[in-house]
Amino acid sequence: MLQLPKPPQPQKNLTSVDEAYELCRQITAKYSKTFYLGTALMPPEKRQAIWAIYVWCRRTDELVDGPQAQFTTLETLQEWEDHLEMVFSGHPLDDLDVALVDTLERFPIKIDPFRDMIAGQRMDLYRSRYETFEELKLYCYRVAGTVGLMSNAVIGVDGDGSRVPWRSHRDHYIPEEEAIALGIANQLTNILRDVGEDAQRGRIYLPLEDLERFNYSQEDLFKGVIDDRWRELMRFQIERARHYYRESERGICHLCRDSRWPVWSALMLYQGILDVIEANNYDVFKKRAFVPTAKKMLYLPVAWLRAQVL
Ligand SMILES: CC(C)=CCC/C(C)=C/CC/C(C)=C/CC/C(C)=C/[C@@H]1[C@@H](COP(=O)(O)OP(=O)(O)O)[C@]1(C)CC/C=C(\C)CC/C=C(\C)CCC=C(C)C
Ligand SMILES: Nc1ncnc2c1ncn2[C@@H]1O[C@H](COP(=O)(O)OP(=O)(O)OP(=O)(O)O)[C@@H](O)[C@H]1O
Ligand SMILES: [Mn+2]
Repeated sequence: MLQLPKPPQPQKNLTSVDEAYELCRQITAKYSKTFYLGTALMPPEKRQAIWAIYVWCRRTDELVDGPQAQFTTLETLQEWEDHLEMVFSGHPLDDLDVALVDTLERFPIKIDPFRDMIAGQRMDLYRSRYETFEELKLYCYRVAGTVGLMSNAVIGVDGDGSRVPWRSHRDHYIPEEEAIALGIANQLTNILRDVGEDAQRGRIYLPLEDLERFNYSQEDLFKGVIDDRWRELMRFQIERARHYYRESERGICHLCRDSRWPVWSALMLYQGILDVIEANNYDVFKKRAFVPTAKKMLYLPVAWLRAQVL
């Protein structure tokens, strides 16, 4: 279903819009329990739009991360960008595009974050190391901060800005920095969870300057050494990710009310992975950190409360 892009050729006999959204729903549910749960809490039109965006992001990610990744070249990504241009000009090329084209007609979504995400995937083609956090941050913006910008255009901002009277009727602040911060926080979390998996593919996303700072070598990482140096290094990375979560939290009260609960939920659920990494004593080599479904459910009422009062 998530095959490599074909050269742009307008297709006939594409599926209906409803059927296309149903496909997107199924793919989102299959690939990400966290984000699917978040979208379940959204009003139907926004929820469907997020599924369509999710699927485009997932397809983009699969090009460099999926089973066909070895066949992906700069040319493949250029074809995918051409495909994107067709979609933005209102021409779906396959069934999944039908949903995205409909979403683009309903919401004021810009093409730039989509192009930026493809640029992020290009980085994955020729880079397997990041010297500094600044370099990693650019990668995180491209592959995940962009999701925040796409999502914001669907979620929309709240006219009042806040529940408290003295802050109401403020100008319609668009929390772009905060949306990007949530993407970066999620991506940093994802990187920490997947350290072992990435190492098996010869990839290190942790900034090398941080490895040096804690006197932990690349060889140690490939061997999966867990000692005090590693734990200190991981504590440092986790604190950095939490910093970005805190930054992003400030933006949520500016979002449209009907989507604050889903965003708080997605934020808390994904951040929960960091707590699990700690509980696993920073063993990200032999254990995959995940938040069990029952625990995910416990987060939801807390997220709801935060959406009401913060
Ligand atoms: C509830 C809601 C609105 C969710 C947005 C859902 C969405 C459109 C997600 C797209 C995710 C995606 C497939 C991105 C491609 C690149 C990638 C893989 C990024 C990583 C995601 C992790 O996904 P997963 O765990 O499935 O990855 P594995 O393959 O399993 O390893 C990322 C970590 C990035 C996801 C980034 C976001 C969801 C950004 C969220 C930001 C907002 C919703 C903005 C909210 C606004 C404010 C003001 C805070
Ligand atoms: N059909 C599939 N083909 C290939 N990979 C898949 C498929 N379905 C899920 N995956 C991947 O399998 C892994 C296992 O999923 P994971 O433990 O991350 O749970 P998840 O459903 O993605 O929940 P979360 O959103 O909390 O990460 C993920 O990396 C996911 O992207
Ligand atoms: Mn996942």
